[in-house]
Amino acid sequence: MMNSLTGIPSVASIFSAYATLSTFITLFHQAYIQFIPERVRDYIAEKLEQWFNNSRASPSSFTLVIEQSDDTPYRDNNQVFEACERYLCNKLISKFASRLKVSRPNADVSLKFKLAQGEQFTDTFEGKELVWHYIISSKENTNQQEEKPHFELVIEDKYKEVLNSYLHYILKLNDEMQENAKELNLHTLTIYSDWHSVEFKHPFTFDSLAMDPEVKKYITDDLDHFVKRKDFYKKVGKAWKRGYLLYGPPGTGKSSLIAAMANFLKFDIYDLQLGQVENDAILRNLMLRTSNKSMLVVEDIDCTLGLPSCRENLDGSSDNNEDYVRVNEHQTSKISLSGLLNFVDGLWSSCGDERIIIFTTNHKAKLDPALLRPGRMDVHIHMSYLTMPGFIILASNYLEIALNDEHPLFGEIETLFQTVNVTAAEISEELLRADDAETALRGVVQLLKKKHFERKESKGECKELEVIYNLMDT
Ligand SMILES: Nc1ncnc2c1ncn2[C@@H]1O[C@H](COP(=O)(O)OP(=O)(O)OP(=O)(O)O)[C@@H](O)[C@H]1O
Repeated sequence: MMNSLTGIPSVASIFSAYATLSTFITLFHQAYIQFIPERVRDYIAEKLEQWFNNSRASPSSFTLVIEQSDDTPYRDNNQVFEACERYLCNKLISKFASRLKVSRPNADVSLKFKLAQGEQFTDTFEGKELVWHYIISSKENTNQQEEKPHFELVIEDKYKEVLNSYLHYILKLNDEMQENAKELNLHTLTIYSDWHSVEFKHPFTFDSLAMDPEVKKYITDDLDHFVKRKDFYKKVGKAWKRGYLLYGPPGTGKSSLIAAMANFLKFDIYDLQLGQVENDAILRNLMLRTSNKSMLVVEDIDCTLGLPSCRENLDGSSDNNEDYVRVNEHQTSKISLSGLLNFVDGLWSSCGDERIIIFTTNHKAKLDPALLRPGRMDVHIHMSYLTMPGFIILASNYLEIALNDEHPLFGEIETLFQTVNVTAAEISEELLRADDAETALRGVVQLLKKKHFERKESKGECKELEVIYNLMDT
């Protein structure tokens, strides 16, 4: 009813009109669902969506639709969509669009930025402008409302040939980002002869490794060369694998080098403790379940295959030192070295790609000649006692003495290095004892002097050790 004085409809008449309209809409919606077949409804929805989308793009533009999942019943994820999502997330942090969504999927991951629904972001590639839209359309699927997120990438029609290289550029960036973010795993054996994986977070890199810089460069170049030679290995008909033998006294950094190599290549490590493997059949099964881009490590190969060498010192004398006596009778493996090597060279390496196998030993001279045969272990690396260049790396890592700084005690330390054999492990332990560089370096001098006199005494050159120690302390 109209107010006769003002000509404005009364509140009651507005409510009545609203009630009539909503009843009509409800009836219309029910009739639409009941009488119009689902396929026809989908067609109408699609046409309407196209009409709205066209209003986003001008007549002279071209639109590429990138859906989150494909239309197969399995709804496989579209990798292009995922790559674009990651690409935009990185771009959006530095170049904000007008409205963004932010989330953090888990505690370790940094913030993840996304375009909010309906928002747009303009990017430039090869001088051409490309506009991204993030849209969530919904579709009724077996009585459930299903959301279909997708990107629409709009570019001027005359530049559309740039889209191919733009998408390839995004996919390549995405591969690199995923490679960098890859988590490494350390796989060890369970008592049931199965692999158990934990995240490998060893911080060791080639920078932390006290080693002759030339040898370090040789190793990193060799690894780089290896991973780039897929086609070469295919061409010459060889399995894409590389074997390293690391040998040297305990505490010289063999395990540390393995960690540095894994971090450098971003390869998982499989730590194969042969002493725990019952027989060849189990070994083969375990090896076949290692993944590509991985390193298979067999430490102390001489000991785990039951050779007597592990019970002896490098000079041949017997020793009860824990470092040297690695196995007891129960741990001696029932696996033969030839069985292991034949499998490594044969079936295992032809079943996967980019495999590195590393054997370590404290006694190279006592290894089975089969292991040292040419072509078996491609690279032999001698991990030796610490030298002055290696010590400078340790001093820089532990005491933050710059690599080109000369501490007054370095001269004395260098002279002592020429008279004694000391491992990086021994020096690292000493450097950890004090917080300040001066005290730590004095500790190193003491340690080296002590070793020096002990060596002299063992040769019968020095009888009065205790007196000398007392003199050293003053
Ligand atoms: N070359 C090195 N550079 C830096 N640190 C080292 C080096 N060698 C040993 N260390 C330190 O000593 C510790 C023990 O060394 P590591 O286990 O790598 O020696 P190893 O040669 O594998 O000994 P083993 O033969 O007993 O297994 C390491 O955790 C590291 O802190």
